[in-house]
Amino acid sequence: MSSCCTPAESNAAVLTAPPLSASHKGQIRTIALIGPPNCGKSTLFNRLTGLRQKVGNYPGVTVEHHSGRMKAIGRSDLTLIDLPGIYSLATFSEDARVAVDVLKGQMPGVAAPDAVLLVLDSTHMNRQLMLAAPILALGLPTLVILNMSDVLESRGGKVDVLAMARELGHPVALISAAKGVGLDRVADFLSQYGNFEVTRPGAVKLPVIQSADSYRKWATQVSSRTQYQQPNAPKWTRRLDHVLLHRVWGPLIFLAVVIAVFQVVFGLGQPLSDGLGNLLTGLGVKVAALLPDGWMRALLRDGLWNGVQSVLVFLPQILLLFAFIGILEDSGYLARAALIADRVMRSIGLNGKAFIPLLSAYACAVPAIMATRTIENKRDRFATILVAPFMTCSARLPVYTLIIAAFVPDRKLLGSFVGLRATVMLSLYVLGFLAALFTARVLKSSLLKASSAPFILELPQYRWPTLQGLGIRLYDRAKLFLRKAGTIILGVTFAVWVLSVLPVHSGQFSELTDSVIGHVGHWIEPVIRPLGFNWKIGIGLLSSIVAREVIVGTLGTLYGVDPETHAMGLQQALRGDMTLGGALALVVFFAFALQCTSTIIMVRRETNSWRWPAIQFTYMTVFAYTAALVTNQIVNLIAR
Ligand SMILES: Nc1nc2c(ncn2[C@@H]2O[C@H](COP(=O)(O)OP(=O)(O)OP(=O)(O)O)[C@@H](O)[C@H]2O)c(=O)[nH]1
Ligand SMILES: [Mg+2]
Repeated sequence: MSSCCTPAESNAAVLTAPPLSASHKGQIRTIALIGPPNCGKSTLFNRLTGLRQKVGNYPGVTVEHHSGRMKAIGRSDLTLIDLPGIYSLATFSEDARVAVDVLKGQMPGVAAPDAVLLVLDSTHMNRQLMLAAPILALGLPTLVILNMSDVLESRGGKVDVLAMARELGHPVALISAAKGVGLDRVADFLSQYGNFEVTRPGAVKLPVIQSADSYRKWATQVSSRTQYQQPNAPKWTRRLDHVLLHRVWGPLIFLAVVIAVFQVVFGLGQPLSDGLGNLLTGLGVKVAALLPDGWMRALLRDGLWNGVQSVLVFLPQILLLFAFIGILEDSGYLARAALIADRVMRSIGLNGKAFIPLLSAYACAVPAIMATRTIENKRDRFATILVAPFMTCSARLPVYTLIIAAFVPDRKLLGSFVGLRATVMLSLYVLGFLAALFTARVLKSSLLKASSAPFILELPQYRWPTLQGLGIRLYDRAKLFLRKAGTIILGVTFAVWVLSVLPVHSGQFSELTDSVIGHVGHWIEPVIRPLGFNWKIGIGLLSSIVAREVIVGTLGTLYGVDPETHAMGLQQALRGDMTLGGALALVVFFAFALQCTSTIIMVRRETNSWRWPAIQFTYMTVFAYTAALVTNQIVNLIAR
């Protein structure tokens, strides 16, 4: 190793790297996976542990620490911790703070790591190496992993791994986490340091001045001394960005993508959902015929099956929506969408970074609220947390679909390209988004006033989403949905059925209107009558505070128990029991109300106080009530 110093190396000094000696053998129990955002840490974590942490092609996918045993490589004795990406140890965002705290052993409840797997994207070594200096200076046994070897090689890039190991004084492995190439090097590192190219402790030049500038110079020197050749920039990433980020075409294409998603989710999803509904109803009838007539049959068919099945039929639409979100996230388009949205976000006092959690809130507000950890400014972060539940999450989909299919005619608009139903659905999504923008604007000019931060986001390269990756996402999502149907929805449905037949008078169940639930429903009816809701909808609203889609299960049970609507499908029963004004008011209510216990708990956790969730719940409920009231009155006036 050459000694210091040429003028260009003036801010580098000779430090002694931690000895890669046998003294570390047998001591390693906990290993931290650290690296810049989007370099493939979670992909590698999944490979080594056999678990399925979320992976996506944009910076900031992982915002929390996750541990797993390295079972997949036969090392169940070792714990691997996947961490959020960081650019340096000087952190400003909440997710980066988690990574640095775990790394330094300062995270309560997490063992301090004994070793580090430092993952760097080998296609951008100059920039990525800047993180190596502060990490290696920590003095922990470290394996430097140059990931994405498949891309490096296919695009004509190269790096001298041996020279890199000598330069860094630590073992280096060139791997492809996605393809599973080179993982044996990781296993070797864990079993024996001595197997690597660097077998003796060396004097390693690391910058002593801890500044971005000195790290940049150092990284450039290391790159050039290791004959690093940057791979050719992917031509089609540039060409695509030329169009997709165009000032005029960019937003128009984004809009077209969104409309196409709705058309497919509704146009293709509805027949699939109807088919599944017929199948489930048929199954219910067959099973019920096998049961003796009596309370057991009433409970299973009218109560549980009607309730759970009403929710289950929406599985196809939810999976289609998640397939689109998956393509958006895996292709790299999500980060572009954030850039396109930056102008709009700026006008409300936030920036494009807040758009990423807001987009992910289309799936579910809970992970979206966690994803706000990437926003450095605390006031911007809180504003984003408070408006995220306005974005239309997938739990609203069953409610919207049910009401739209029951009340909106299946007509074509704009030739045969867009349907009226898909347009109504899209309008509801837009309504939620506008409410989020409006509320953020109010918050940012009052309670959470702060000067706007600059928007910096590394644009990832475009990648083809893989079928396997999408398949895993959909499988996990379907499992979650079915589990929810089998637990929360089944539980609430059961409670609703029991309360709808009690009390028992001389061995006979009560009529629905005389039951406990009937009494509660009639008691709350005056409050919701102006919105066009009857007492059954009122009970649905109460039960859906647990989770939004529960209302569909509750209504399935209530209309199933009622002898008058017992034989009808839920859509038909609702058509006979609500006006158009009431139906539209119901979807508008759901667009704005915070009907989700998990979200409330998550807001409490992320803001560390009950004050914010209390303000949020009250504000959203009042907003929803007023908007539903206005909708019902206006539609009734027009329809008169
Ligand atoms: N071609 C290729 N793609 C990879 C490789 N490893 C990861 N990727 C892709 O890179 C993207 C980012 O992967 P993640 O594992 O989510 O990256 P991360 O470092 O955990 O990202 P953050 O959690 O956001 O910091 C995903 O689209 C992966 O499929 C690889 O070896 N080759
Ligand atoms: Mg990750």
